[in-house]
Amino acid sequence: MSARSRRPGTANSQTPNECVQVVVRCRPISNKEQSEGSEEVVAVYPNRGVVEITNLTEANKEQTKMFTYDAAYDACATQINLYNEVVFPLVSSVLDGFNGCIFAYGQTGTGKTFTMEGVRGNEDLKGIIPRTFEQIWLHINRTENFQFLVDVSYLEIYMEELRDLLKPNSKHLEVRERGSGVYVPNLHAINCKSVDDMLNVMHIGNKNRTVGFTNMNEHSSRSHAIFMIRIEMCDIETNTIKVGKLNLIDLAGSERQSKTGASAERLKEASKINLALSSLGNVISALAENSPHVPYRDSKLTRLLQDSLGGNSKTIMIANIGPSAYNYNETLTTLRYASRAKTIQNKPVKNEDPQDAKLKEYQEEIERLKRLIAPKQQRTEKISKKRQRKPKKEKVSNEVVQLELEESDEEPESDKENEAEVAKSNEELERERVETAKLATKLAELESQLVRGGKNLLDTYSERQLELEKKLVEIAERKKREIEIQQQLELQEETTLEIRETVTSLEQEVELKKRKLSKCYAKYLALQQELNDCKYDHNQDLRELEMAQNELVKELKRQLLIIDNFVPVEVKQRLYTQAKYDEEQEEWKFSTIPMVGDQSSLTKRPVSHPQRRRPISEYALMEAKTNAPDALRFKNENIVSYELEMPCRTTQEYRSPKVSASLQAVLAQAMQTGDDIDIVDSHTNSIRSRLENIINASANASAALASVNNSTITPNVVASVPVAGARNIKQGRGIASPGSAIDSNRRPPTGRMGLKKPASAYPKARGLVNK
Ligand SMILES: Nc1ncnc2c1ncn2[C@@H]1O[C@H](COP(=O)(O)OP(=O)(O)OP(=O)(O)O)[C@@H](O)[C@H]1O
Repeated sequence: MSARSRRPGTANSQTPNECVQVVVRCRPISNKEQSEGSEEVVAVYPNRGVVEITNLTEANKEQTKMFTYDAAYDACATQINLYNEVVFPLVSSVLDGFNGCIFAYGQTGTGKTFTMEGVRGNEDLKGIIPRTFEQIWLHINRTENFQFLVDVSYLEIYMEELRDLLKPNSKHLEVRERGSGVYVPNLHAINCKSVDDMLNVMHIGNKNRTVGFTNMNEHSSRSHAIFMIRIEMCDIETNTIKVGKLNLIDLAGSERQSKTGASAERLKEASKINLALSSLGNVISALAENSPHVPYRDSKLTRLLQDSLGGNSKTIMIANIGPSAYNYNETLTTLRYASRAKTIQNKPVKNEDPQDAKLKEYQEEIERLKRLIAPKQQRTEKISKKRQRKPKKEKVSNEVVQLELEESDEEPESDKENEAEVAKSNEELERERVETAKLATKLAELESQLVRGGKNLLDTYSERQLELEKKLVEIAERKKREIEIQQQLELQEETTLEIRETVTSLEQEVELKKRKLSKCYAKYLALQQELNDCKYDHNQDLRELEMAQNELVKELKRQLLIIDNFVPVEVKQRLYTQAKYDEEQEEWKFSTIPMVGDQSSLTKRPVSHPQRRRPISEYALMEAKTNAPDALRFKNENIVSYELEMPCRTTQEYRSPKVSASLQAVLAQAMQTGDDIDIVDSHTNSIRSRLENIINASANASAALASVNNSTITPNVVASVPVAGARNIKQGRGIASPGSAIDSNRRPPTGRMGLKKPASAYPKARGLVNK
C-alpha cells in the first residue's frame, strides 16, 4: 500500500497522482440460482479487502484464487455502509472542486443498478446516486458565505449512440475534447436547487432509459447510463470560484448470449454492450501496463471515461460480482479487470477559477440587470408615491405629468400640448414598468438558480443528526485505515514468511553443507591416510627398488667385470651389436644368427675360409697347447658354448653316517619286507638274536630274489631309528630308485637341481681363487 499512490479521500490542490480506488461488492445468491442448486464459489473478507474465488470444476488447476482490493463487501453489506466508507470521501472531494467518477462494472444481474440507484422508495436500499444528492445538498446547506450553482445532466450510450435522457428528442450528441477535459456539447443540463430536484431529474431520466428483459435480469440495463452533476461554488468573501464535476455511471452488464438467451434486438444490444466493455477492458489494461497508447477512441464509453481513467479525476470502480459457481468465469474476469484497474493512476487537480464557470457569467448578468433595474425602479416608485398622494385621477395625472416635466426640465407650451405629452409619458412609463418587471423576473430567475449556502441547515438536519453523520464518516475513515493496516500487515507477514523461508532454507543449506563437510572431512582423512600409506608403500618400494637396483648394479658390475675379463674384445663387440633390448618383453635378446640359406644375411657377413680356423689370441694358443685342466676352454674356439662357471661352493659334501654291516642288513631286510623294526640298545641279546634271524631270512630272501627275476619292489618303509632320538625318515623326499637310500656319495638335492655342477676348479690365471 505504501508503495502505491495515495488513495482518494482528502482533497488537496497539490494532490499527487492517485490510483483508481477499486471496491468489490458481491451480491447475495439469487432465488433462481438457489433453486438451480448452484454452489457459492466466492468468499469475501471485508476486513482484509480480500475476495477468494474457487473453481469447482477443474480439479487439476489451482483451486482458489485470491484478490486484494481497497475494500470488499459481501452480501450482508448495507447501502449506507458502502456509501459512507467509499463514496462519501469522494463526494467531499468533488465539493472541494475536484472531478470525481464512480462507475459500477460487472456481469449482467450482479447489482450495478442496485448499487448505483438502489430501490426507489426504500430509505435503507437507496443507492449511491440519491445518497450523493443528499450529501451535496447537506453540504450546500451547511456552507455559509458560498454561492452554489448545481446543474445535472443525464445521458445514456445505447448501441454506441449518445442519447440525452432529459431531452429524448434532442438532436445527435457527440463527445468533444477541450483543455479542461471531455464534454458533450448541447447536452441538456437542469439546474437543481434541492435533493428533490435532483431526484426528479433522475427519475425522469430513468424513465427514458432503455431497459429490457433477459434471462439473467428482469430489468436489464441495455445502455450505459451517466448521471452528471456539476457544482460551481463561489466564495462570496474572496469571490473565488471552484467547480466540482461528478459522473455517476451505471454500466450495462457484460453478458453471454447462451446465458441471457438474447435474440434479435437484445442480441444486437448485447454485442454493442460487450464491444464497449471490451474496449473499456483494453483501456484499463493499457493504463495498467503504462502503454504509450491508450485506446480511448475505440468507443463512446471510453471517450467519456477518458478523464476518469488516467486523467484529471478521482475515480472509484465498483466491481459487482455474483457468488454462484454458474458464473465462475465471468466473475473471475471481473475480478481480474478490477485487480488491473487498481494500478491505474490519475492526476486529479482542483478546478479553481475555471474559464467556463457559469456562475461567473450569472453573477455578471445579475449585476448588469441590477444596475439597469435600480434607477428605473427608483423613478417608478417615486411617481407611484406621488400619485397616491392626489385623490383625483386627472389631477394626479396632471401633477404627475407636471412632475415628470419638471424632472425632464421641459417647459410647458400649452395645455393641449401638455395633455399629449402626458399621454405619451404615461405610455413610456408603462413600457418602462414592463421592462423593469421583465428584468426583475430575469434577475430573480438568475438569482434563484444560485443557491446561497448555509440557509436551511436547521430545517434539514438537527444538531444530533450532524453529530451522527460526523461519527459515521469517522468510523468509515477508521475502517478504511484498518483495511489498509491489515493489508500492510499481511504484506509484512508475507515478507517475513519469505525471509523465514529463506532463513530456513539457508539453515537447511548450512546443515546440508555441514553434513557434506563432515563427509568430505572424513573422506579427506581417509584420503590422507591413504596418501600416507601410499607414501609409505612408495618409500618401501623405493627402498626395495634401490636395493634391487644396487643388487642389479652390483650384478652388472660383476657381469661387466666378467665380460671385460673373460670375453674377448671382438666377441664382446659382436655381443654388443647383437644384443637388442625387447621393449615388449622387457628383456635383452640376441638377434638370430643368420642361417645358411639366408642369402641376404650372408651377403652382409664376411665369408670365412672353410679350411682355416678363426684367429685366436696368442695366449689362448699357448694355453691350448698345455694339458692343464683349465686350459680346456682354449681348445674350443667358441667360448659361448661353454657353460658359465658356477660360484664358489659354500656347502660341504654330504657324508653318510657309518652304519654297521648288521644294521645295514636289517635295513635292507626292512626295505624288502616293508616291516617296521625296533632296535633297542639295552637289549643287545634279543637284538642279536633277532638280527641273526633277519640275516638268515635275508639269505633266504636273496635266494628267493634270484629266483624271482624282474620282480618290482615298491618299498614303503618307515624306519624308526632311535639313535638320535625317535626320528622318522621319509624316503628320499619323493620317489627314489631302489638303493638310493644307501647312495651316500651323492650330493643332496638343492634348489639348483637343474644346473650342472660347477667346475670345482677356478681359473687361477685370471686371479680368481676358492673362498
Ligand atoms: N447487494 C444486493 N442485495 C440484494 N439484492 C441485490 C443486490 N445486488 C443486486 N441485487 C438484486 O439483483 C437483481 C439484479 O440487480 P441489478 O438489476 O442491479 O443488476 P445489474 O448488474 O444492474 O444488471 P444489468 O447489467 O443487467 O442491468 C435485482 O433484483 C437486485 O435487487
